[in-house]
Amino acid sequence: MENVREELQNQSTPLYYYDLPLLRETVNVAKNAADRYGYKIHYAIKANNNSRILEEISQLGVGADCVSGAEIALAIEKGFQPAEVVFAGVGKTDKEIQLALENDILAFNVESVQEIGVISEIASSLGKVANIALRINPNVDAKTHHYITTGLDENKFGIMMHELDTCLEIIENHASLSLVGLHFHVGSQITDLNVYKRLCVKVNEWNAYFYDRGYTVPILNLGGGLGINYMEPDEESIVNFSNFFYLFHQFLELKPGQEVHFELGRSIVANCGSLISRVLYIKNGLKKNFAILDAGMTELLRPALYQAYHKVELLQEDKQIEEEEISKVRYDIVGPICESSDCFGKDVLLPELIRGDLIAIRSAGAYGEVMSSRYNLRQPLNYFYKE
Ligand SMILES: Cc1ncc(COP(=O)(O)O)c(C=O)c1O
Ligand SMILES: N[C@@H](CCCC[NH3+])C(=O)O
Repeated sequence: MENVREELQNQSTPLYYYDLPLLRETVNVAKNAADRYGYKIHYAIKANNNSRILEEISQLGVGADCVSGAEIALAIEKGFQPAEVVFAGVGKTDKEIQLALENDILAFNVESVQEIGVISEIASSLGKVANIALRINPNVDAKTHHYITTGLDENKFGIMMHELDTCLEIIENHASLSLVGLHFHVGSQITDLNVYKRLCVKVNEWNAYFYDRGYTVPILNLGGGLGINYMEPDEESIVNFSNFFYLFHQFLELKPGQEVHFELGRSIVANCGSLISRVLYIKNGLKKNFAILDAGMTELLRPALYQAYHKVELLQEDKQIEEEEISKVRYDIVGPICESSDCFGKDVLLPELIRGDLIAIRSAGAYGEVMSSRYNLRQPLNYFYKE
């Protein structure tokens, strides 16, 4: 966030700031690391569907992972190739399935036995063959926040193991279905790579299960979930994609001709975005000092919803001021929304703030803008793109 204070000074806040050079660099680093092993990345659009972001990413040689018909339509409009689009989600509607088939997407990541039947019916009515990947729930603990864990038996996602034989039976009996992949995703903001090691063990077992039954499934999709360093976004602005992909290279046992796909969201877009806000008021309470911002949980929901940490920084006027010369104060950083959970951080140590100061809430590029709302009839967001 160096040198941006000047540029942001006259902008209306709250605004989403996107560093497009950092985004491009992140995608290129990720893609080069994946290319080393011939792996393919699909960007998980749910993390950020801002048009500028999609236009940039779609030009850099990655596909798109979508979870709604609207995401599929937007991905294609913004330059992703339909043949590089995958479609996941436990509640795909008939209309969405039809749209996906009409666009000849790469694969449906199917999440229930019933869904397979519906896709088959719609595909045959359109005279199409639907490519499907079975999303298997591997029962691997992602060791992340329980709201963003997806791969446990108690989660709604994926097909349960005891239903796999039924799935295979349906696929064999329907010419409108083609089994192209196995899909796994265990959760998000995963920082312990051992979780992925355990996932590989399960994937190898399932891959062997299908192989032994005569199915050479061309695609293994390992999902996404790679976590970022929210504590120090400048020290690690791009996550270590090399280590991530190397782990799969070490532990995945591929069958001949199999491709490996990933669906990365957060690790691609989180650090290129910051929510920029102004201090409206400083309120010195009996026990607390409050810095009241013009941004709230309506612009960035993660702290209120998951107690998520985002680094809060003052965009300072004079970078030259020696650290020790600045008097620091602890503030609860809160927004204007009528909810007590509307808080970005408690007891955050910052240089003494005054009305009008610009604050950056960092690493807000993933699951920030997309989860914003109009609660309290908030006004549309503002944007600033570093080109
Ligand atoms: C099926 C699926 N794929 C990919 C992702 C992207 O995850 P992340 O943004 O953590 O990389 C998610 C979100 O958790 C998901 O549910
Ligand atoms: N929205 C979550 C991540 C969910 C990932 C999608 N399954 C977050 O902000 O961390």
